Amino acid sequence: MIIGLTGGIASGKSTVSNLLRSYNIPVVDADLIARQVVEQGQPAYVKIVENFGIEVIDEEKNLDRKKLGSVIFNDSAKRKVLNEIVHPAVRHEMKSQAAHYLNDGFSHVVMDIPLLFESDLTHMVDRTLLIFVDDEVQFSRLVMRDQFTEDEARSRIASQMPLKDKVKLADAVITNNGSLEELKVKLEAQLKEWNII
Ligand SMILES: CC(C)(COP(=O)(O)OP(=O)(O)OC[C@H]1O[C@@H](n2cnc3c(N)ncnc32)[C@H](O)[C@@H]1O)[C@@H](O)C(=O)NCCC(=O)NCCS
Ligand SMILES: Nc1ncnc2c1ncn2[C@@H]1O[C@H](COP(=O)(O)OP(=O)(O)OP(=O)(O)O)[C@@H](O)[C@H]1O
Repeated sequence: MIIGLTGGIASGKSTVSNLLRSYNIPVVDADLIARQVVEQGQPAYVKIVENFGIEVIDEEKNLDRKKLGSVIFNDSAKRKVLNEIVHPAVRHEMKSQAAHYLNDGFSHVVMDIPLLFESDLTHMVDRTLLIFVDDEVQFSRLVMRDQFTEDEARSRIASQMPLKDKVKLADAVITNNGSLEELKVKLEAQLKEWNII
């Protein structure tokens, strides 16, 4: 079974992914793959430079993620262009990694996909688990983690489907407004309910 783990930016997906790995459940991470497919020499890297110009690369010719972020999180048309370049390669690699784990005998694989609902990727998974947080918790954890300005944090949050709308689409929801210990307890209960542990 493939479980699609999703949420909003800074809602706690990576934190949950780490807990899942501690149960020996493999996690395929869309953000990590999205970084790998835009490394120098990759086809997506070339297309990004063609579309966004040399302004979005640094002195070592690596992608300047902060600069590209400041472009795409403030412009939905440009975000769409970037998504159309990066997402096919990410999807392809995610399917391949999940298939490897299943081939190796794991009965469950988790795909951590921030844009699972926005990009209509639910066909790639059997069940969806949403990590939900209230708006103010999301905002303060995001600013604390990434040292964003208020505007930077708000534009990133606004570039995703509101978490309250994702609640209606998910098979299960874990609310992560409380402590890490509470999160762990809720996750364990959900995994037991799904007979995963
Ligand atoms: C714009 C980029 C270079 C900014 O890089 P940066 O290192 O600052 O952020 P990072 O990649 O760690 O993403 C952090 C979070 O931002 C959110 N996010 C990223 N890309 C997008 C997007 N296109 N639309 C909405 N939210 C996004 C996700 O919640 C993600 O977890 C990078 O996010 C990117 O290449 N995005 C396009 C690919 C993508 O959609 N990735 C998300 C999962 S496939
Ligand atoms: N229950 C919690 N209590 C306190 N801090 C938390 C809790 N859950 C997550 N955090 C913190 O909130 C921040 C965001 O969590 P995390 O990085 O797991 O989110 P994410 O959904 O993976 O974000 P992104 O979409 O940006 O990758 C991190 O700094 C994390 O340590």
